[in-house]
Amino acid sequence: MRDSRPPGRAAAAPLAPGPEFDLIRGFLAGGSAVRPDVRVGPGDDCAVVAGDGIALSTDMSVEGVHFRREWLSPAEIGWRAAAAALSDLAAVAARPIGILVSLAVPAEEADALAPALMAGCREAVESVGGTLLGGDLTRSPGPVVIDVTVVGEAPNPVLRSGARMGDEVWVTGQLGGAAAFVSAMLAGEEPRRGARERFARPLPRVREARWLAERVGPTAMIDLSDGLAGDAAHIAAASGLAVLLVPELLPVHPAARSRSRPRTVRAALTGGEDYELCLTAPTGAVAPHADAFHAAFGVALTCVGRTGGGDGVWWVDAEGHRTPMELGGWQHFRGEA
Ligand SMILES: Nc1ncnc2c1ncn2[C@@H]1O[C@H](COP(=O)(O)OP(=O)(O)OP(=O)(O)O)[C@@H](O)[C@H]1O
Ligand SMILES: Cc1ncc(C[n+]2csc(CCOP(=O)(O)O)c2C)c(N)n1
Ligand SMILES: [Mg+2]
Repeated sequence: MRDSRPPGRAAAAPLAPGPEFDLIRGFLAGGSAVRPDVRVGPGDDCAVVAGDGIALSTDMSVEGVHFRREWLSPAEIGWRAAAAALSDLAAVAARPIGILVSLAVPAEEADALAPALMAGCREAVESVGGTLLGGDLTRSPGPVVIDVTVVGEAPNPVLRSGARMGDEVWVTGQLGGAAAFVSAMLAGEEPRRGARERFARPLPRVREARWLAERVGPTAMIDLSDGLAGDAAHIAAASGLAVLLVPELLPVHPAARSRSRPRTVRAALTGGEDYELCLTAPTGAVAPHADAFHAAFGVALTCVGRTGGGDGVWWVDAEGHRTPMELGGWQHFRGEA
């Protein structure tokens, strides 16, 4: 939905099913009604508050959960944490204003580690036209933790809830590269070409999202942090429809390809952390812009399916027959997809 409705009670946050989202639904149940100038409350990629629309979101990166220090340099850890947070601004087509960064680092390493982590955060926010606005620094008894709050302008936020029946579903870029890096590292193997870059230096699609919002007018959008299987389910839940994906159409990153197509598709859909965009738009609205989009950003736009009646995410074949997808995205309290 391009213009936003009054958000109403947070308890209505229409997230997809799952234990992580059940917990979040619990946090949001029964609170006070939000102020009228809170245009979008919890439940979407960003909250949008005040005046012409200030978009806010926060995203935490925890050592051992989101990264291992032996996998990345401190500057890469900072970049990644900020890029993941900035990706939520992209998801609502906001223009970044800046970030606030809360850091927790072991005391004995603070002098070396904190500046390098912050240099990576700064580089990421400056790469999309924002600046560092502030933050917090504390000692950690163990893991490095980086919590990044993003602030942007979104006069016309594109929400998860605006998809309409019969819309096409499109994704930017290629899926599965970041997860291919994680799988290789966890298995003690050499990551395949390009996988490390996709994990260590994700590019938040901030400019791409605003370009799409201006030229194409997506009806709904989300960034792919948990994997398309899980994130498309949020569009389905928020928009009150089903997302129907065509497995042959999925743009899989070369590092995520294997001999078995079902395995390839599974890796690309459930691995997460690609920070690409998934958007819906009326039939025929995106295709005429795909070449110009590629010329502007060097990033593919691929139609991967459409919306239909019902709920959840399904596979669909050329005849329109549906099969339950039976794949989910990353969920913190289930271990993995
Ligand atoms: N502790 C919390 N208190 C209030 N709202 C929360 C809390 N945690 C999450 N939410 C809200 O729940 C929704 C879903 O959160 P989630 O962290 O899954 O966001 P996301 O953008 O989908 O994901 P990701 O963390 O994978 O980048 C968001 O609207 C978020 O603001
Ligand atoms: C060491 C290590 N093990 C596993 C993963 C995979 N992983 C962790 S969190 C997440 C989803 C996005 O997180 P969030 O929903 O918190 O934004 C994924 C796919 C990783 N990055 N590092
Ligand atoms: Mg998001």
